[in-house]
Amino acid sequence: MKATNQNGNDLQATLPKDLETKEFLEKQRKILLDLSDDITQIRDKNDLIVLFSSRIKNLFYFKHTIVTLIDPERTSYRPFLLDPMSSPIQTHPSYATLVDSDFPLSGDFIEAVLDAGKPVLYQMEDVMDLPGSPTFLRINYERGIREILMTPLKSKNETMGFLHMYTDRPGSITDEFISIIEGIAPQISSAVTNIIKNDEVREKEWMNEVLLECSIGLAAVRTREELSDAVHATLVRFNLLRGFSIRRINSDHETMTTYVYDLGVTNATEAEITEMTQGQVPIYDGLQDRVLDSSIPLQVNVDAEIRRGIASQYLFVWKSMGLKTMVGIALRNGDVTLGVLWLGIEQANLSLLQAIGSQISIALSNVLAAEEIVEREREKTFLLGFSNEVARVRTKEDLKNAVFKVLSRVVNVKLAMVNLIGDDNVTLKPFMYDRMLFENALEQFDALVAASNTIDEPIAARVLAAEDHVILKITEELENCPNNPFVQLWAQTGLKYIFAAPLRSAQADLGTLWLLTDDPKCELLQGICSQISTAIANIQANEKILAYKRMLEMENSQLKEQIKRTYNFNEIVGSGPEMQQVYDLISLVSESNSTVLITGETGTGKELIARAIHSASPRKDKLMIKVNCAALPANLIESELFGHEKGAFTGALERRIGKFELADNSTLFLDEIGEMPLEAQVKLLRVLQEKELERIGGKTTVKVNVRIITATNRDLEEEVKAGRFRSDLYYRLNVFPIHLPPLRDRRDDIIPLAHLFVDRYSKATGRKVKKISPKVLHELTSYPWPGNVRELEHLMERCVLLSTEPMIREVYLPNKNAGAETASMAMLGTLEDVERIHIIETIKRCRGKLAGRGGAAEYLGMPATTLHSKIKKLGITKRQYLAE
Ligand SMILES: Nc1ncnc2c1ncn2[C@@H]1O[C@H](COP(=O)(O)OP(=O)(O)OP(=O)(O)O)[C@@H](O)[C@H]1O
Repeated sequence: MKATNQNGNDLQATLPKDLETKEFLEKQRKILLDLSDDITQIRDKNDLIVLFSSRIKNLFYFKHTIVTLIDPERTSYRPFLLDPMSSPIQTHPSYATLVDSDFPLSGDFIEAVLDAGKPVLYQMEDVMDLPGSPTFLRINYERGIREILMTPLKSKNETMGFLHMYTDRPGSITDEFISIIEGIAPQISSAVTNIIKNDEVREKEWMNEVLLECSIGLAAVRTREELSDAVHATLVRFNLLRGFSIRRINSDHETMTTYVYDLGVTNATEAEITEMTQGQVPIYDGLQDRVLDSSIPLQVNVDAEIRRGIASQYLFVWKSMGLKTMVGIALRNGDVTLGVLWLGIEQANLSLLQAIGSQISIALSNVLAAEEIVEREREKTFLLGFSNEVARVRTKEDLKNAVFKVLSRVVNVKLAMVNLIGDDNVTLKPFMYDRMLFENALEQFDALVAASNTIDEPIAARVLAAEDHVILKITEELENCPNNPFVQLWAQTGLKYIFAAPLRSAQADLGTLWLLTDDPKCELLQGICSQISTAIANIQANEKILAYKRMLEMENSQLKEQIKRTYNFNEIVGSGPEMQQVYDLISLVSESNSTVLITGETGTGKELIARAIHSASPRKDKLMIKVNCAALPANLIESELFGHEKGAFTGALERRIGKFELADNSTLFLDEIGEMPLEAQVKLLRVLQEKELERIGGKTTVKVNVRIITATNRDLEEEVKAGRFRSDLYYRLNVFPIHLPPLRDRRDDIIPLAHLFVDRYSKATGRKVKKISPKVLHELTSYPWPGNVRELEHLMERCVLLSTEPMIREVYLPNKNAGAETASMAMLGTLEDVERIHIIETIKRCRGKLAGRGGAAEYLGMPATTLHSKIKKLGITKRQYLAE
């Protein structure tokens, strides 16, 4: 196509005839000067409109003017300035679309203008239907426009846009008109450039103003809700609200979670929204990490990202929501990356977005800091509550309850296990755990709990070596030690981290704590861990105190027994050759550590001799510990001797220290050894051989240094032959035998012993009985004494009690006069005597308690008042029943 002027001449070659005339040039110069003056005044679009609508219109006729600008990519041009007053196309139905359209910078119509580099006049009919012609030509034509003068506007030798001048009167755009327009085109160009620059400055000023306004709002936010509102308001102010979300980086530094969002009107399903706003999205998915790495906002095309292979679910949700382009802005506070702001916008003013991003970063950082303060406060209160609870803990059971309670209140933290270091300082024993956490691998879990672990197990050793705690990422541990059974167990819980910490008290390792979590809140967990350490240390101290207490109680009872019997071995009576031999043996063996076996009939004084040996030995400063093997049920004898661990058998509620341990560095007197069950004999033999023992249910051995003295009234050799006593044990016990002869074989001792006992019981009961009649002495020496010294002792006690005068004149020996009724009657004594003895005995058994529950009156079946009057009537004194 060839552009022509109104006369149909070639534009390049055409010059008006009178153009060369002087007045014409003069006139033109004047017009140009006037217009140039006006143009230099132009500051904004309105000025330019006024220039066209009044100044130029006064000179020449035209209908309306438009200025279009070429886009930076130089592919299209779009309306920049419209003439609202006189434009006839304003009422056209396509006007709205037209003014917001981009017209391609190609096609004959526009290319001819570009090529000409100066005004080109077109007849509408010639150009409007040409291929590639812009739609505004036809629309103008439909509103009566017949000619268009297109003038290129240039800046730095490049066409920046076009001045369109339309007329509905053919021929009204004269050569003079064209010449003037050509003359003022450079000034109009610079006016347009100024306007653009001015607009830009104004836009920037406005932007800064709004940003400042928004920043005031954003700086004030302290809560998540306030942040959401402020971001919302900011985006509305800049007309950028098409849906946004702020994702916050989680403490695992691998995922992000939506913190605040507004999806606007969306067709996404409920499930999609929940997935996107509640779930965790990966940081390193090839998209979000790009945003975080970028120093400027990143505009992404959703489809293109999917095509690139980014498989993150949220991209598909965006797509299904109809979002085509998204802008991701990294939110940072200094060097700390906080998260990403995603905006669903098509066009991006990057510097504006960057400025908004910075403001939102500050706001987010403030909110997170405020949240952190609140969280710290909450944790403090929480820990305070826990520490109050821990202060009340006395037993391990209490602690278990407290720990489970506290952990149930910490979101997303599960107790895997608490292990305690055993007495051997090597084993790590499971103390408490949440078994149901491992419900998918219970068998494996139970096996691990049953097997004893040690402090050298690699992961446990790492934890014990740590200053405060270690956080292990389970997937990494699984890669590093795929065969570690603990790691395998943790992995099946689905939780991401194990927080493991040594439990310590005053630098001493007590055990290890293992917590499973997705979000290791170190400070809180460390706080809980310290509290548990304190509680465990308290419990252990408490247990030790209890054990000492029990030991002291036992020692106390032994001591009482010893005190009760002290006078016995000070006053061993017996001067005949039989007892002399015994004394010789005692002095021979006392100094040594040899095991002694004392034999003799019942009541011959075996225990008395055992105590005499102990008292003469280097161990005399410690208590001799006595165990009566006949007095204990077979099933308890082992525990009595060797002790047991807590839970070793039903009823073993506490750890108990056995008599062997109690007799460490002292003497253990095993009375009635012949009654010991065979099973216990085996254990006893082992302890005697190895000088160390194992508590029942215990896994460690305890070294003991104990001297053994045993006694029996049985013939052990016979017992061995009958298979009731182990021969190997017998030989071990029978190292140094001492035999005590029966009283009937040392009759010379009977009278001194009788006097000793009368004297002792008179003193004890406050009676004045001092002597024994010759008749009684005679009877005593002629009696066979099957119960030996003990029988004599008891008989003399009764005589003292029954005697009403200082001399014992009567003695009631069993079977002395068997069959003789009078004697047996005499032996029983008067009814009063019997009553007195019965009452005294009963009160003794009730440990002196007369009235009330378990008091003597209750057992005697009489009111306490009756008992009191009887005591008075029978002359019973306190000393009689409180003597022992
Ligand atoms: N030689 C003695 N001199 C003083 N008292 C003695 C003498 N022998 C025994 N006794 C006293 O006789 C009582 C019984 O003695 P002991 O309990 O020692 O006998 P035992 O042989 O151990 O008896 P059992 O076999 O029944 O255990 C004790 O009160 C003890 O003090």
